[in-house]
Amino acid sequence: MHDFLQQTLSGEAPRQRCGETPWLRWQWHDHGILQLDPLSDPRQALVLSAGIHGNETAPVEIMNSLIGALLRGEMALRHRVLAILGNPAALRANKRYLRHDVNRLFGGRWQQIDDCDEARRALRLEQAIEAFWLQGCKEDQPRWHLDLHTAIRGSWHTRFGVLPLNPQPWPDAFLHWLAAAGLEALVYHTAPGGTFTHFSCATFNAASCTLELGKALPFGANDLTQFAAAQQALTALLSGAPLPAPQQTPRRYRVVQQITRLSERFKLHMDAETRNFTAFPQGTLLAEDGETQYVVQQARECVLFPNPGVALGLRAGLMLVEEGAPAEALPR
Ligand SMILES: O=C(O)CCC(=O)N[C@@H](CCC(=O)O)C(=O)O
Ligand SMILES: [Zn+2]
Repeated sequence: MHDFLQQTLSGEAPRQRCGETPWLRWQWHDHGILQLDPLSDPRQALVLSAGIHGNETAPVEIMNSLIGALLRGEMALRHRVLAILGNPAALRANKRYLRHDVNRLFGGRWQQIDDCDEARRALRLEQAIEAFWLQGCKEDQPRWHLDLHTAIRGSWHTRFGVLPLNPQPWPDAFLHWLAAAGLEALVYHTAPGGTFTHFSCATFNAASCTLELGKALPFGANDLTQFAAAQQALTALLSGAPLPAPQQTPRRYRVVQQITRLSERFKLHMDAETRNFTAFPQGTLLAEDGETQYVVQQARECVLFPNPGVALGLRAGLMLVEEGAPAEALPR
């Protein structure tokens, strides 16, 4: 296995489906699904995914660079790793998805749509992480899932994490790593969802986070120096090298309402340039969908992922409240 990304984009199975280097064993399970096991005793089991959305290429390039360094023996490996390129067909097309957003299909939601490649892919990824964690892990081994994304719009926080609803406290080591990866904010979901990280957290009690590392750009257009902090923290996590000290404590937001596009009448009252984390004062009319109106309820709510173009029934935006923010703070 020389180039995990090119192998995945080729759509061909590798001639050699498993192998060993002086440092690790690798096994190709399926297109975009590669397992690495250190020859020494692993300390934890990490699912590292990217390319769940095919137009979010910088995290894919970062992951491929790390996997290549591990396979060439340029970097030590101290954990079991399941590396996933989520939607190969969408990556080939440089599209977020082809027919259905894979990141809304997990937790069995793929059964609610027509049989299609993306429904089958969501099931295959569910099976892959189940096998990885249930068939190869000791019970006490920490399970982490880092799902690497980039965002469609600009953000007042360039790098941030989105944490799924989790009834358990987040491990301190996990939150510390997220801060060391340069995340400026953490967004806490308050309801279940069909995302990959919600599935891994709810089903396998993994410490899971969707990392939004910058802006979504095509292959070749990314300035990977913008992702240095995350790449350095991933290198430290994978190899055991010292983790850089966090430069800041991420600000914390929780989701207080979801804006859903219910019909063709949907209208989002924000322009195309509205950035993630833009704040709106109480009473602002955010969106309408026929008789349904979405209005700011709290003193100040910030928008995340505003997108009037989503398919019917899907999330057209999230509204957040910052924890511990001065209520009288003026909207940005
Ligand atoms: O920029 C956007 O509109 C979406 C960026 C993106 O793909 N974000 C993830 C977040 C998943 C989560 O809520 O944890 C997504 O929308 O799937
Ligand atoms: Zn994404």
